[in-house]
Amino acid sequence: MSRAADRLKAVLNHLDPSLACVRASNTSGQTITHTYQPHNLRYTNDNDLLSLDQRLFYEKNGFVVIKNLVSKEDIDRFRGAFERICRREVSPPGLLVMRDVAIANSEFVPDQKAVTKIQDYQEDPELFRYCTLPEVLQYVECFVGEDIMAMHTMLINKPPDAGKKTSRHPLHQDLHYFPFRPVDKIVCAWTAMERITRQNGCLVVLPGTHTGTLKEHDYPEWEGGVNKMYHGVRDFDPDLPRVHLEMEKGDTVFFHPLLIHGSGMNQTTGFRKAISCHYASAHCFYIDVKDTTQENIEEEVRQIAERKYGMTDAIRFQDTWALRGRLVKGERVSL
Ligand SMILES: CC(C)CC(=O)SCCNC(=O)CCNC(=O)[C@H](O)C(C)(C)COP(=O)(O)OP(=O)(O)OC[C@H]1O[C@@H](n2cnc3c(N)ncnc32)[C@H](O)[C@@H]1OP(=O)(O)O
Ligand SMILES: Nc1ncnc2c1ncn2[C@@H]1O[C@H](COP(=O)(O)OP(=O)(O)OP(=O)(O)O)[C@@H](O)[C@H]1O
Ligand SMILES: O=C(O)CCC(=O)C(=O)O
Ligand SMILES: [Fe+2]
Ligand SMILES: [Mg+2]
Repeated sequence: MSRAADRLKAVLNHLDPSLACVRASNTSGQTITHTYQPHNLRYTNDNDLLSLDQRLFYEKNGFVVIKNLVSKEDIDRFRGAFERICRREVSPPGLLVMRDVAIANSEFVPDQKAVTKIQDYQEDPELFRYCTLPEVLQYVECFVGEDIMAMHTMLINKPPDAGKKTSRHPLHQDLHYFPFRPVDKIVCAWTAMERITRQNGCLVVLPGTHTGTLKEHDYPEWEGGVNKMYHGVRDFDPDLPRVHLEMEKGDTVFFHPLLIHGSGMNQTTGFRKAISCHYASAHCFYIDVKDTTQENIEEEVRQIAERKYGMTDAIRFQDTWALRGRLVKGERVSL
């Protein structure tokens, strides 16, 4: 048994003797170890990396920030790869480029800087290196286990707000977008590519909301406009405590797909950059979202796929995920 598990056992023994690990010798002297499954640690696995405090923090809050996890050199390489995409020197298959709605709908001819977000960079080897970094994957394993799929990839380049607050990202749960389960075997890694503060629109989280259920999402009623597919939780409790996650270049937050989060307006003149990947256990399975609150996002994805790729009804919501998902560790099972 690992050191972290021993400490954990000690703590839990103290709290509740019924949760003790059973490790004993039988009459022939063989050691019998019963799998240790503390009932009140639901969201994290023990792999000797997260400290007990970090595990308990994630269990309670639904996120954990690891300082200085990704090197400055790697981040500079991701920045270079992003700039090459913006300059159209490379065009990875499947990549989706989104411009801010305030710019897309104006007469202004957008230059490369108008890119708000790129999604699905799995075919760009340089950017996809992010999803395979061992320092990131070892943490991912603490949440989803050994067989790991990179399911959704993004680089977010939050622009200076054009004056209509369209650079905001409404409060939402990422699970709204995902037709796979179980929910606890999905985690997002989000790395700051520079210093990110309240001023340039850091992540805002509602701690503990990961213990709730998936809520209904829709476009918020914002006067200045809302970016395509930026759905927000329809009724969230405005009195719930909010935590602003200010982060340094290379700091990485891991968070649960039910955690309610968003990001504020970028009030600076610079583009605020972060790179992220949603990972899931390769043992997850697809679900049919028909007759669930996720039907509205499924329909939007269908319309975009139809317009962009001429896709028909033959291609299901879950197929769009199976095509983009990439194995990054272990064995590809059911996703
Ligand atoms: C967990 C994770 C998934 C959470 C999230 O990331 S939530 C946000 C996800 N957002 C998305 O996936 C949006 C993906 N973006 C896209 O598919 C594209 O960028 C589009 C919005 C369809 C625009 O495609 P594009 O090829 O640039 O097409 P066009 O420039 O010809 O514009 C076509 C029509 O779309 C409009 N448009 C462009 N950008 C945006 C925008 N940011 N927000 C809202 N509407 C927009 C544009 O005005 C045009 O409208 P019409 O002239 O057809 O009425
Ligand atoms: N009506 C709303 N519906 C959904 N999300 C919202 C709504 N209003 C604000 N948000 C989101 O809530 C989050 C927190 O907003 P809040 O105003 O607390 O902080 P901020 O704007 O990020 O920072 P600051 O208050 O320092 O300007 C942001 O992600 C914002 O996009
Ligand atoms: O980087 C951000 O502003 C947050 C983006 C986000 O939460 C998302 O795209 O799901
Ligand atoms: Fe999100
Ligand atoms: Mg605000």
